Amino acid sequence: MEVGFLGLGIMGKAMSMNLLKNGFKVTVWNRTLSKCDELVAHGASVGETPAEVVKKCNITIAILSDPAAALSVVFDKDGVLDQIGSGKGYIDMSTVDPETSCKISEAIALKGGHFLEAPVSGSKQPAETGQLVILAAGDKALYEEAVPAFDVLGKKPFFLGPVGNGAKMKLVINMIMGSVMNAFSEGLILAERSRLNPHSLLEVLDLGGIANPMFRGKGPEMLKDNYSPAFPLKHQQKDMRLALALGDQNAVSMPVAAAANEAFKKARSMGLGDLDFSAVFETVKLLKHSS
Ligand SMILES: NC(=O)C1=CN([C@@H]2O[C@H](COP(=O)(O)OP(=O)(O)OC[C@H]3O[C@@H](n4cnc5c(N)ncnc54)[C@H](OP(=O)(O)O)[C@@H]3O)[C@@H](O)[C@H]2O)C=CC1
Ligand SMILES: O=CC(=O)O
Repeated sequence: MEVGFLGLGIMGKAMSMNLLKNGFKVTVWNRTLSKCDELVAHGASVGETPAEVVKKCNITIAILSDPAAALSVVFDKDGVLDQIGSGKGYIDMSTVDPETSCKISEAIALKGGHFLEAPVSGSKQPAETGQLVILAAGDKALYEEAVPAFDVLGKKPFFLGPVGNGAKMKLVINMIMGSVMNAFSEGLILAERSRLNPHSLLEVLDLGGIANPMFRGKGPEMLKDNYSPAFPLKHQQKDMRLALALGDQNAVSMPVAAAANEAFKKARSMGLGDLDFSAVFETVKLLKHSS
């Protein structure tokens, strides 16, 4: 199977590499073209523009930073819309809001093409090991066609119905994740200030009812001030912002998520946006020092 792949950031690089390793023919494009080199060394071809990739491949996948990037790659000159049409599918796996997804879907449908949104739950390591959870919605026939690729990229694909539902599901999940990360950070500081060993806290948490891979994986690194990015904080803050907008549209009060969003914004203002989202821990430490 031949696929196009747009966006070779943390996620796109790992995902396109996985497709190559599993026998797919892959044509890649990235805004910063030099990031294609490593994929080429593993057998990928390169398209000079998104349009060139779509022209070559019947299915093109994208995973880009945010709504502005997702829209730009589709609507700008030499973008996806230039070449999409009958018999061609476009799958956007970026985390965006439902409105962005619907805008892209409508434009592609007007050209006779097929669209699926398919944001993913899971971070750098699940992307590398093909263990993502895929939250697809939109064109069911394109979903069925893409299942062999989804089976390589993830541990379970979900088909959630009309376009927008994948984006909404992803935003709900990441709203919970961002809120939990803030509570976790406060817990680590509370343990420390109460003269408990935070490593003991991690051990106890891991044996109880709220044990989870995020505490297990990130906790020890946070205690070493290691925020090497798996999921960049700027993207987590974008997800909180988009989830709060979804809450706004549906009149859902989310004071916990709103407070978590403020902490991520604070972290961005401290220049931590490109670090892992666990670096929000630094904002909690700051409060500790100022008291
Ligand atoms: N990292 C993670 O753990 C997860 C991330 N996600 C989501 O996946 C998406 C990608 O995340 P991730 O790979 O971590 O992000 P990165 O920041 O590592 O990569 C972002 C990608 O988007 C491209 N890009 C940014 N702006 C534009 C633009 N205006 N036009 C064209 N391309 C652009 C970048 O190109 P360039 O190289 O030129 O900058 C790069 O390829 C995000 O929506 C994120 O929320 C979802 C699940 C997990
Ligand atoms: O969006 C991030 C993730 O870990 O999932």
